[in-house]
Amino acid sequence: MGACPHAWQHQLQHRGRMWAASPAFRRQLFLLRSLAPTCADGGRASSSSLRPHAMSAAAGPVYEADAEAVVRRITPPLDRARHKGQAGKIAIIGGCREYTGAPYFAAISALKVGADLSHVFCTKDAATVIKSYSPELIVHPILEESYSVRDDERESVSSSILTEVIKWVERFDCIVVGPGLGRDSFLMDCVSNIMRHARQANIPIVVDGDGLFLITNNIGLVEDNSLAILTPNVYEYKRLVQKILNCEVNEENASEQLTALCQKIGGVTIMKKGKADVISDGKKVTQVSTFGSPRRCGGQGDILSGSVAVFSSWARHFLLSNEQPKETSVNPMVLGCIAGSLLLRKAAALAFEKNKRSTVTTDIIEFLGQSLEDICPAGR
Ligand SMILES: NC(=O)C1=CN([C@@H]2O[C@H](COP(=O)(O)OP(=O)(O)OC[C@H]3O[C@@H](n4cnc5c(N)ncnc54)[C@H](OP(=O)(O)O)[C@@H]3O)[C@@H](O)[C@H]2O)[C@@H](O)CC1
Ligand SMILES: Nc1ncnc2c1ncn2[C@@H]1O[C@H](COP(=O)(O)OP(=O)(O)OP(=O)(O)O)[C@@H](O)[C@H]1O
Ligand SMILES: [Mg+2]
Repeated sequence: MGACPHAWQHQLQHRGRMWAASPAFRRQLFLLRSLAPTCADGGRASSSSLRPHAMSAAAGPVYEADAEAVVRRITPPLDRARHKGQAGKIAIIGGCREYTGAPYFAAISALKVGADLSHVFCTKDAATVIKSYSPELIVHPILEESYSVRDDERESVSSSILTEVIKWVERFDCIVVGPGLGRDSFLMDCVSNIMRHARQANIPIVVDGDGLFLITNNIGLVEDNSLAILTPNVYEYKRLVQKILNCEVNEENASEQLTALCQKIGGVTIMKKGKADVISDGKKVTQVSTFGSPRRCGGQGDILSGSVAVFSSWARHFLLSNEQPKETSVNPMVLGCIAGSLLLRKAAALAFEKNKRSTVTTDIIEFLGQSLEDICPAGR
């Protein structure tokens, strides 16, 4: 993607009348416009009235995405000819003795957004608990923490975990690594192997929560992987910046710093969560700042990671089936982040309207369906 979305549109227009007249061109142009900067009143900015949002006075331009248009465009129609699995097969790698809520939130959100199948790979301790939350989830109790493995068994247990996961990995459209994973050293080693395998198999990956702790200390796991999305919260972002850029977070230069972080890691897309969710793939910075809810209950980031996994898969399928000229290529990972962020925010707003101060994560999940329906009706 270039620095100015209007430049992409001009490039597209110069490709000649044949291409410009084709349906593929019109779909592509629509997507590019979805990413164009908008006026403060929500209208389309003309080149003379370009008013990009700024993170701060000194920061570079941050373009507000036309997130509703992105959601509408990448969400596949409910076609009667489609079979189970075509709308998405998602896996969450997470869930340990302490945390069972986070992987559940991510996995159930993937289903509620519209994926057909949602798997959870977790420790044995967590599996029964997660299964009892929902019969919709397919739960694999295969991970182990150090306390349950003797030192002399580590190698064999590690390789049998990998063998078990490999049976499944290539079937998934996207894997989310980290919600409720914990930070046990043996578990982290096993998950590193899983991530390496997923990468060899070209499976997109969303890294969140403790997955970010893992990659911050082993950046090679995601380096130069254009199919990787990192979704750090404020604290996780701080750790990444300190470790990778060797400095402190600089709010005065927030967008430049985010761009530099993406470039240093190479190829990845980062969505920095906060008051606005700010997204970059190292080329351009986009944000979603639609107001969600003033409640900051834990688990909203988990909803987001599951939703982003589904939307980025849909965006990939959409772009693959609508051939685009190389110079105008749109990053499906960025589109997935934009769509996931908007949907979470809309659902959080509806849940807060109903539940006010008692709003919790499960209330927000209940509104994912209505939020998507409001933007993109199932019968369209
Ligand atoms: N129901 C469940 O099962 C849920 C489980 N979850 C799972 O928990 C695991 C750990 O995730 P995490 O986010 O708590 O870990 P991490 O970022 O290391 O925070 C550690 C310390 O950092 C601080 N801190 C955090 N955020 C900050 C901020 N925005 N701004 C400033 N400071 C901030 C904060 O310090 P404090 O405020 O307590 O002093 C905190 O002590 C992970 O697997 C995740 O998926 C969650 O998904 C929730 C629902
Ligand atoms: N200050 C804020 N104002 C408005 N919305 C926010 C704010 N901070 C976060 N959010 C929203 O909450 C979502 C989750 O971000 P958050 O920083 O809570 O993630 P997290 O800490 O990883 O959550 P989790 O508790 O699931 O681990 C973001 O996508 C964003 O939409
Ligand atoms: Mg989190």
